[in-house]
Amino acid sequence: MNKHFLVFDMAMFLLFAAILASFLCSLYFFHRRTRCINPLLRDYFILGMLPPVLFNLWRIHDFITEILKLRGGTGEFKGPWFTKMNYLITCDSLNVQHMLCKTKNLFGERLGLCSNEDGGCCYSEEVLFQSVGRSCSNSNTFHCSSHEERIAHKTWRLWVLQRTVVHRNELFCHLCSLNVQHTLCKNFDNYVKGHDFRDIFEPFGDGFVTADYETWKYIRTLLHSLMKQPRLKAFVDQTVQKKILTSLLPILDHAQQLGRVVDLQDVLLRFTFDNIFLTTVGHDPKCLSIDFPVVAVGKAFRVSEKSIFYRHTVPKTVWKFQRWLQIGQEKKMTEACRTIDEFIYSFIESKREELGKCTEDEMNEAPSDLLTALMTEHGGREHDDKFVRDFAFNFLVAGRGSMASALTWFFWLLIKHPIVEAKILEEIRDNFKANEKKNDDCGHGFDEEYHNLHDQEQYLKVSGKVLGMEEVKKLVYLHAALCESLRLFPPLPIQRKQAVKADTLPSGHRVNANTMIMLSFYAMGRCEEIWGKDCLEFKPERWISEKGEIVNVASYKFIAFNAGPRTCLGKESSLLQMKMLTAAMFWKYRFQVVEGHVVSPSRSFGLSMKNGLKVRIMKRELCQSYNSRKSKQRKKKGDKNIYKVAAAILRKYCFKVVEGHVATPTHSIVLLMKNGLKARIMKRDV
Ligand code: HEM
Repeated sequence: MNKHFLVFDMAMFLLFAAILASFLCSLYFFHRRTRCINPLLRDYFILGMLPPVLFNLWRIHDFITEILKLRGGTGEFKGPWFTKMNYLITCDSLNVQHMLCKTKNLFGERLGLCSNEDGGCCYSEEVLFQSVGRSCSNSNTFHCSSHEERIAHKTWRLWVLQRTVVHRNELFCHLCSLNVQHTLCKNFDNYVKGHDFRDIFEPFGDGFVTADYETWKYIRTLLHSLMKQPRLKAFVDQTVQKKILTSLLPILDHAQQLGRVVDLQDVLLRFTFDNIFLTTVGHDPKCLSIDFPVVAVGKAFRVSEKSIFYRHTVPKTVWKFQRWLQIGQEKKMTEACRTIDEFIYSFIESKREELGKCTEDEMNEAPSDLLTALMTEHGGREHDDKFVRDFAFNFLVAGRGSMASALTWFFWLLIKHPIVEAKILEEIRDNFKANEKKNDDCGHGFDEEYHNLHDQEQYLKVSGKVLGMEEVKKLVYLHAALCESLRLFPPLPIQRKQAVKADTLPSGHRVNANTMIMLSFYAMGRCEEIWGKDCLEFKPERWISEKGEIVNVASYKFIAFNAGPRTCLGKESSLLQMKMLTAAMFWKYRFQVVEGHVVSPSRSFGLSMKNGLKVRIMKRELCQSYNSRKSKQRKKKGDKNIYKVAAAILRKYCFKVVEGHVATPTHSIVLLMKNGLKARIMKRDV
């Protein structure tokens, strides 16, 4: 009898516990749902919004772009329960400007009152006041005293009501009090990398990637002064030219002669790796060699990047526990960091030794890599080894993957768009013509020299090795094509920020202190509001003004290099380097993606290609006819004749292109039609 009672009691207790647990779960579920005002996805029981993300992980950036478009550019993601994997995700350019820049023009621009400038400081109360018919003599505050101002207020209010999803009143109150300066400025300081970011990006130490506040300001100022040194710029220019000529072109030549399939992404990664190492520590790890060696430190960098991505996909407690036990990806991370540290510290030691023996004058003439420049600053005594290690590590990562990734996507787009490729070649050729003219003027007879060589590589060598940084500055169309590629495929597709204090974004979304925010740079590059209806098309022309100059797009819209005070410091240099590389490679070779090769983004923090970019390499046919002075003269005479002949033919005949005939351009320097132009000829009646 007692036993029966015990079983009954147990059953009742379990039933009660189950009811209580399900009640608490429902309560929590309900609470989560009510707190999530702008969900991006359906919030599942316990799993949160994770299931659809896992389902679409293979196309995660496109998936985020699609859902952000559906939700008006901003929304909340809630991870599984109690994992703290909650984010506000946005691709709204005004939100991005609000967070990244010391911005002032948030509202004015939407009202069409401000011009579209970069990085803050273009909001002008003056413009606002003038637009309502009163010129502004002072002031940051805005009182509703006159009729015109009340009209302006009304416009603001209308816009705010249209735009704001939540907290309308609060935002409107901000505007009503209109202490504009206070509300809209200095947001940059409110959105930091934060301690969670530093935890995940632990191998970066206290470098510029993870630093905030004063530490970041100090490193940024230091980096800025080092990177703008003419010595370093000249060193980078020479290093890239030499590396292209002595490693890259011979390796491509070798692969072309053997008819080998080459993974262009791998080649570019190796190139940028050697290049950034040379720039940073003055040593060439020779990753880009004919036998494609496995270089331990290169592998270690790849592993550490993979591990950082892994830390983004699991709750903090899980990877921390794994790290404590030293198992799985965390074990690999520890080993990789050890390899990298040994490598960097050995350089620091040998550099300190070398520099210790140098006199002041010799120090000034020492090779101009970044580490030497840093260590010779104030006699090099200011920074300890840990500081130099973090500095070097951050710089190596910042300059390595991003350029290789940008170039891989760019080359793939060029292969897919032969007309753009042909235009780039045409521009390079025109640039050579400019060289030719310059040489003619000096009386060097360079033109003749070229025609004796009959070989492009020789031509490149004679005309100043490969094109240098100064020369590629002239290539406007190539610049436009690169920007267009970076818009569609930003090497860093996501940026992470953490709010320090509560705030309201221009989109009206409320941000609490410590809210994690993801800025989707990838989605921003494909945003119709910024780029128009044809935002998914690869159109370099959108970057070129009627005057033939590059259109200046605000960096909080063209976001690949980040915006505001944390804008990429390597932007200008990396664009020039990429132009040098593209000019050298595409001038000499054409590339064909291997049949059946699938191009898709990898699951990593940077936007690389999952399967690489497998191509066959072919030598480009040389077209000389344009370059000779004689042919130029012939061409001038010919031009007049051509019009006469064309007019005579068209007067007599009309032409109809054969049905199904495909008109595609050739892969040669001159834009011809690959399949010719097949047409039926009819006599004109008149
Ligand atoms: C296509 C090439 C590149 C792209 C798309 C790119 C993009 C970016 C982005 C998005 C950031 C912001 C990162 C963050 O705050 O989390 C950044 C920062 C930075 N980049 Fe680049 N980068 C490129 C190449 C380079 C190169 C070659 C160098 C150096 C030689 C470089 C040096 C830096 C530095 C020093 C920062 C830190 C700025 C700061 O936090 O104050 N970048 N870059």
